[in-house]
Amino acid sequence: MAHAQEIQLQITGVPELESGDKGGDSRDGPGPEPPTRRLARGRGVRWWALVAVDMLMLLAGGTVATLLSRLYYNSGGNSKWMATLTQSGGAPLLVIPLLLTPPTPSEEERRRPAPSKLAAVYLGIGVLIGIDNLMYAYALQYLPVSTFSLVAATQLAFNAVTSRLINAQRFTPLIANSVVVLTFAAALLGVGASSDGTSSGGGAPAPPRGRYAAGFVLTLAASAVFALILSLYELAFERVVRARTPRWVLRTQMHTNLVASAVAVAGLLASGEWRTVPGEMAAFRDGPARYVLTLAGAAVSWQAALAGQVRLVARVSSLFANATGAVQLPLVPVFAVVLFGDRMTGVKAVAMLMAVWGFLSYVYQHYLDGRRAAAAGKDGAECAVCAARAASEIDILQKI
Ligand SMILES: Nc1nc2[nH]cnc2c(=O)[nH]1
Repeated sequence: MAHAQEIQLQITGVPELESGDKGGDSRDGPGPEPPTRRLARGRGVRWWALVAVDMLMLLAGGTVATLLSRLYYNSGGNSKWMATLTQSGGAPLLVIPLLLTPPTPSEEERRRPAPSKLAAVYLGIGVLIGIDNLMYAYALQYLPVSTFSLVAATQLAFNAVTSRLINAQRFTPLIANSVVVLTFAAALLGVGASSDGTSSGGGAPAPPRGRYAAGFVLTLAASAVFALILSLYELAFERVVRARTPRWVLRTQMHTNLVASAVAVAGLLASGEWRTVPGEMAAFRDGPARYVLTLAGAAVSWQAALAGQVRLVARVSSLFANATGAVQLPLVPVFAVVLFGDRMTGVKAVAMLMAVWGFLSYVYQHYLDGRRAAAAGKDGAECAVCAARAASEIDILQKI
């Protein structure tokens, strides 16, 4: 019984999680909503539709951003710090959706996180994003598309570790299957590419051998750091921000990316690369206007992708957000077939099918979690992981 009381305390102690899409649930009352009522709120068709929109943003935005970043290099761009800045530089644009998203009075006014804690979160995650973006910028230039996908797929395995350690992610056979199949899908793509011979994209010169090793190590490091970033976002929503409303998610994304942009601007100035920008622009393959459009398009796409991904972290989990991102890895080479003239191979098609299968395995787990919660009359909270966690804790309580 002591054990039951301990679990009860844990359930009550789950921080309040809100989505802003309340489906008519009034939250204007004074105190925090009891966990049981929170669990009773719907996670139905609307929830899945919102998740689908976030996934689409991540997949479309991420694919376009990666291809535009590669186009930048293929068309004569060479500044790593400029490519780094592009990944976070669209952050000020987030002011627009932030202004267009109405605040939900109860959550906005009641529980503002301590400014010092928020600043620490923004600074810490922002600097990590800046470092990750620099490594990603090198990796995108130094490795062919397919090899890049192969190494970047380790991100999911790294995230499996960080989400277990930092976010207490529950592992089920379906989730483990998803992580393994998605990793294999991207790995297959990378291995298959060695016999493909068309993996650099756009007829760009193959990277020198020394750069290959550097690209490999940097992609691996970036994958580990990005996995950590996603887990830290999830931790921040749960422990510091203590809200998952659209406005708080946008704010967190914007501030962390502004910090990352400051890191990139500092790097651009300190390295002296800023002096090469005018020459690079003038010599760009299709002229200065294309240079600006390529980088601006990449900046917007990176933020659109990140918006989808951070919302998925808030709505579902960091591992789910990462699994969705992994689906993009086999997508990029397929688009490279169309845009850069890479060859379409059977291996690429199989890798894509495996990626879709692995991802569906993950989605199915969430579907089962939802059904389990609904069957118990406790259809989940907006944070699916919290709902599943709380539902299983309630299961345990009922058994005791
Ligand atoms: N390492 C890494 N950096 C990113 N920046 C934006 N997306 C990603 C990603 O998937 N991995």
